[in-house]
Amino acid sequence: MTKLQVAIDLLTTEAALELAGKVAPYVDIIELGTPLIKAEGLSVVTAMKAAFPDKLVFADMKTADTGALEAEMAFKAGADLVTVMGTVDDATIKGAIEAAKKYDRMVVVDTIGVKDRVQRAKEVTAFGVAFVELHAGLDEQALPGYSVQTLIGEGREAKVPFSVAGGVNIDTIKDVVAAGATVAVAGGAIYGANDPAAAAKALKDAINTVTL
Ligand SMILES: O=C([C@H](O)CO)[C@H](O)[C@H](O)COP(=O)(O)O
Repeated sequence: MTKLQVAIDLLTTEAALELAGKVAPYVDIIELGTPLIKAEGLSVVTAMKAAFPDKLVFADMKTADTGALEAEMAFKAGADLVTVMGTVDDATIKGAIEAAKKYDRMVVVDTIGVKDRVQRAKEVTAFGVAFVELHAGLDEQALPGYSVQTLIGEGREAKVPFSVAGGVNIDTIKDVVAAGATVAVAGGAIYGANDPAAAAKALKDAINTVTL
């Protein structure tokens, strides 16, 4: 069953905890977005794990260097999963994976900026990442002609465990699930909704209706 991950791109711990409180019954993974971690530091990870110990907490570190060090910092703070950029040297990704083994946690590779996402997804999966995030960031989503369907098609092609992030919403989440995604990520579709709990529930219900 595809997991639902809420990406919290808010800027304070207080707002993040409040949103998580509303949507936790419907999500499997709570992601602390990169801007949130930069604004609040890793204390937001600790606060979220303390408040929701039964949820997987995803620290979107977007690490580009010192993979082992940054992953260890996030794991010590309480993260279950951390991200490392797919564009960086293999040694950075492998360093984060070594830290994950030490703490019995997981590494996700983020493919923002990767030219050939399918090829890179296969390469990093062989290193031992939990899954590959096929991701168009908020800036790429704003470009004319952007479609999340490109990422969904790449997931089908890559045949490795993957998530899709990049404007997933109620109109597209079933396609993400049907493609075989391990995780569907939804940020704006949840935190930008008038009723985030209802939006998260609708996304979870949509996941549950897809029969593979
Ligand atoms: O990771 C993200 C982005 O780089 C800013 O941190 C988003 O959380 C990710 O794109 C998912 O959010 P939506 O695209 O709003 O669903």
